[in-house]
Amino acid sequence: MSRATTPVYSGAQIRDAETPLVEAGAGPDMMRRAAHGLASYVLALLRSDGKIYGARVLGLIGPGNNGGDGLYALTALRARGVDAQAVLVADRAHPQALEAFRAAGGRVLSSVPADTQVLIDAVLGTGARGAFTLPDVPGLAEAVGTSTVVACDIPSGVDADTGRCPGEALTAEHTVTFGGAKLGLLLGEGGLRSGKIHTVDIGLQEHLPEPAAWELISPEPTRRKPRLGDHKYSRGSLQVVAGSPQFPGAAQLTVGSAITSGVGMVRLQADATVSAAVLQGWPEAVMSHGRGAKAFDGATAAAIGPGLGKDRSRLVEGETMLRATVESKVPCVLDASGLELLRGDLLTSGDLGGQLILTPHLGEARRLAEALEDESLEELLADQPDTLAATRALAEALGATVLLKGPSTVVAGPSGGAPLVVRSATPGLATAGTGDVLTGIIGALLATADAAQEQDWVRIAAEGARMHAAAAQRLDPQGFGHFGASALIGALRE
Ligand SMILES: NC(=O)C1=CN([C@@H]2O[C@H](COP(=O)(O)OP(=O)(O)OC[C@H]3O[C@@H](n4cnc5c(N)ncnc54)[C@H](O)[C@@H]3O)[C@@H](O)[C@H]2O)[C@@H](O)CC1
Ligand SMILES: [K+]
Repeated sequence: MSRATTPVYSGAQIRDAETPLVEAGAGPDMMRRAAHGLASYVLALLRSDGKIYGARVLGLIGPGNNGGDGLYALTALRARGVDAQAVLVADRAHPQALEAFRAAGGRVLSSVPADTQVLIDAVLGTGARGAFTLPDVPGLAEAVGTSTVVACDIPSGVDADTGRCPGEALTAEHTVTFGGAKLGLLLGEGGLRSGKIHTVDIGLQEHLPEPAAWELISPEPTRRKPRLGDHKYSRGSLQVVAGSPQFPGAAQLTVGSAITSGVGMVRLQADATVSAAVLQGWPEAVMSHGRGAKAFDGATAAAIGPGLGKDRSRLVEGETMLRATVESKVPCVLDASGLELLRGDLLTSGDLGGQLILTPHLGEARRLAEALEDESLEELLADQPDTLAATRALAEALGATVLLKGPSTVVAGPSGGAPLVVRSATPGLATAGTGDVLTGIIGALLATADAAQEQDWVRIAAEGARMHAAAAQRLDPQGFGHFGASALIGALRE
């Protein structure tokens, strides 16, 4: 993968990489490195907060090695003058780590002091199994609200492989994770509970397998810059089939975001009232009058679906265009009502092609799983979904690239390459019309890309999701959520 991405592993992959090292006697060394990394991040937090000496840190310590990491980190913090104490939440704790902590003058308390500045969650790590119940420790609930919670490896209660939380869980502002980022820190509920993720090298690198996924963290170059001598046709042409009398705004948002994302020409296929409304805001858009597949001539990509609603003639037009793109393998992004077009042979062919990018949210993905009558996929998408496995399964079933939207967006191609994850948890994005903006961005990227292989489509779709989230972040860095989808278009330029 490129430098814009970082590897993400399942908890099981990290444990498997650790096992031979532990058997060879490297366990204590890895634990020391982990604890040192955790203590360093806590020190940096305390430093930015004012002072280290005498600062109040409390470690919630569980029965296994995660608790051991926590105790060694508290020991290291004590050596720097931090007032670091522990609460043991189980009837046992890592014996050597507890001894070291006590030898450094650390005390085991029975409650969480009210003036705790940093609370280290070292209850459960990758060894967690099944539902977790928050320990009944006096002062804990209050401290969770008033102190900075730092998770050791993974917030307790979060499943390291899926991000599912089968019971209760702690929520951290920071997670210091060891050996490599875990899927559970990015996906599902876990993605909402892990805060800022810091990865500590504990010497596992050369023992790790191919990662289960990659996180896209910075701009992924998917196309060349415009050159001197380019003209509108050489810079790509996007055909948009969007909008209906009921939802004219969807066409405006899709066309506007495509134009702003940079493409030679955006042509809209819509009826007269929708076209007139779009031209008011986007005079550079070209209105395409043909209705059949011929209207598509010259387009280098298509964006189909936003705002077609239940309008019969618009849906027929969308289907004609969708079939034309699938047959000619022209890249296409399909969203919103466009996803309803995947019925009959379009649903069951299993070979729509990686150049077709579907962008469902969870509800739309569930409807596709129902239409496919795929019970195992429905199970993956139910209640607390396993978004990584579900995206892969949906991509494979349809033979297309799937981008599953959510607080962490997952993109997978049809033939099983490693998926990309974009952490897009920005509350302001949860409003009407933001999906139409994403469709326009991806449409523009597709129209201008030099893509040749399946993984390229995955990268393009993920880059679209990253640009979308980055625009929201620029517009609303504090996460107040007081902006609409049109404002997002104005914030697209990086
Ligand atoms: N294997 C190694 O050598 C290393 C492990 N490291 C740390 O070790 C952690 C994994 O340690 P462990 O395998 O000991 O596992 P954990 O420390 O995550 O937890 C295991 C213990 O928790 C109990 N438990 C599991 N699920 C529970 C639940 N739902 N409710 C209540 N109790 C539950 C188990 O009975 C077991 O005693 C990693 O997350 C990491 O922090 C690091 O120190 C690096 C090196
Ligand atoms: K933990």
